[in-house]
Amino acid sequence: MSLPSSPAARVQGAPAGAGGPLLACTGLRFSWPGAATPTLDIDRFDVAAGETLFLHGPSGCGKSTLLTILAGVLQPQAGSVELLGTPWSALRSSRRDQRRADHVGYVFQQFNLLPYLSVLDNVLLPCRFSAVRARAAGDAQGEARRLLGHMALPAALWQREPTALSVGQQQRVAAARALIGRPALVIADEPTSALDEDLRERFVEVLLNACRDAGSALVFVSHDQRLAPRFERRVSLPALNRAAGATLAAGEEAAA
Ligand SMILES: Nc1ncnc2c1ncn2[C@@H]1O[C@H](COP(=O)(O)OP(=O)(O)OP(=O)(O)O)[C@@H](O)[C@H]1O
Repeated sequence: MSLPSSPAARVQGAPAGAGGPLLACTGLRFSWPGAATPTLDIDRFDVAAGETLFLHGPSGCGKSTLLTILAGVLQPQAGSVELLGTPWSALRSSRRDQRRADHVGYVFQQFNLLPYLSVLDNVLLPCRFSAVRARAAGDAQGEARRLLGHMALPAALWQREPTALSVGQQQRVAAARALIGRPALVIADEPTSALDEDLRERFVEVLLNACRDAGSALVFVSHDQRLAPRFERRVSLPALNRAAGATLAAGEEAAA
């Protein structure tokens, strides 16, 4: 048996011999109910396995809406979004929830940690909801401790409740929770907006390293352009999204 040829090959759930993108959006159209104009109108948007992508654009251009569609939470009115070769629209709601739990880690702006669980139990949550994540994690307790250590969270905090932690520490717990069980895709929606500049840089570095280590692709939304050079690819949503009235010529800024 040959060894995995790239970090991405270590991710759970990658189809055997897959040559296509991890995530493929085609002809995507989405309007919020009652809205006069569509929010998203995107011909094509792909994310490759294991790549790190910085998604930016002004407030209201549809970044969070797109992330929610990528994660299969919202369904577009037209077009297709495929994760690991399966369109979200082909699945019943309960199967979509399970597939999301199996393959997607989400880091929210407001962390969404459960206040009545310890730090460690928060990180372990995805393994409770997904046998795929639990299998990939192996020794889940050990993996949760390893990730918290990777995130530079002192062991003295692991049994505390999240509310006893600083904002920066809570954010790193949320990142460890998103990464446990090596999901194919990690989505981070403005995860640094509550952090000061120094913490922001450090958080992004740790998150990028952890994603590379796990082989997870990362789609990271932020207004802070100073973070952009750290990512392999940068995408301007207004340039991609005709509904945002984009006038920029190119949909993407070339990687450095
Ligand atoms: N739950 C909702 N119901 C109706 N309209 C919504 C909802 N969420 C967002 N919108 C609308 O969709 C558009 C895009 O919002 P979205 O939050 O996706 O933008 P964004 O680029 O993430 O903004 P920000 O950078 O401020 O977070 C906005 O016009 C917003 O008002």
